[in-house]
Amino acid sequence: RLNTWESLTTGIAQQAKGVIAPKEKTPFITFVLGGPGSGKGTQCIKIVETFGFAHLSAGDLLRREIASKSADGAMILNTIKEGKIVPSQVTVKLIQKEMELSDNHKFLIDGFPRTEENRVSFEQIIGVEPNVVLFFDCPEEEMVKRVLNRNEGRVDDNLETIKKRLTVFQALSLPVINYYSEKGKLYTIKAIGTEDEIFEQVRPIFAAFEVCSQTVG
Ligand SMILES: Nc1ncnc2c1ncn2[C@@H]1O[C@H](COP(=O)(O)OP(=O)(O)O)[C@@H](O)[C@H]1O
Ligand SMILES: Nc1ccn([C@@H]2O[C@H](COP(=O)(O)OP(=O)(O)O)[C@@H](O)[C@H]2O)c(=O)n1
Ligand SMILES: [Mg+2]
Repeated sequence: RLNTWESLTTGIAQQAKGVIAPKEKTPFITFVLGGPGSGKGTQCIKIVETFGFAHLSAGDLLRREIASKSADGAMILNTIKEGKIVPSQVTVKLIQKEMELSDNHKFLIDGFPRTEENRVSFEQIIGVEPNVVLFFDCPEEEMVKRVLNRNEGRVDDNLETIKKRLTVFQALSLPVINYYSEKGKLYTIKAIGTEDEIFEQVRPIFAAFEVCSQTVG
């Protein structure tokens, strides 16, 4: 009888462990950086399809906060209209919640970190560093053209806000990109050409990591 009970409770414990288990796997984190309209979101969709990542877009999470009429919604809307950067703790909390809810361990964090403050805040709150940092390097005139044609009804897709976002990108985001370049984690993609041509630069980066994880087991 005791044995039966023991095996039963062990079974339950193992089942419970199975539910929690995905979180025990070390997360594999990719930051996806690049100016407005450089094609981050578009390429993330392809990476998800091919390599099975969870896609967390910082901009989408912030827009969802606005839509949900949360306490921070009005502040976030004003910040986005101005092309400025939302305080890091707000954005990191939203990313953290999504990571905890996900049963995936491979994350594409799109449009983050956009400032040194964003970067340090993630390190402090989440306590992990990215494995890979992708930089979609695109000429400004191409980015402006794409954003003005985006047609998603975004409040920041107008010439006035785009100019501000490009200034913020140069002043605040490029230092983050340089930081990861010095750390040897940066993969720069030439973000002109067709979506498929650009993905052919992205694919080998993740394919190499897939081979690595198979070797390690
Ligand atoms: N390689 C490409 N060539 C032309 N247009 C593109 C390309 N990749 C994306 N786009 C378009 O440009 C716009 C911006 O792309 P998006 O993926 O939203 O960029 P980001 O997330 O970096 O702002 C979208 O309308 C998208 O369909
Ligand atoms: N880490 C982030 C990401 C976005 N944002 C805000 O959200 C806006 C839109 O970000 P996004 O990533 O959706 O924009 P795209 O680069 O995709 O065009 C930014 O211009 C910022 O105002 C932010 O404050 N902090
Ligand atoms: Mg985007």
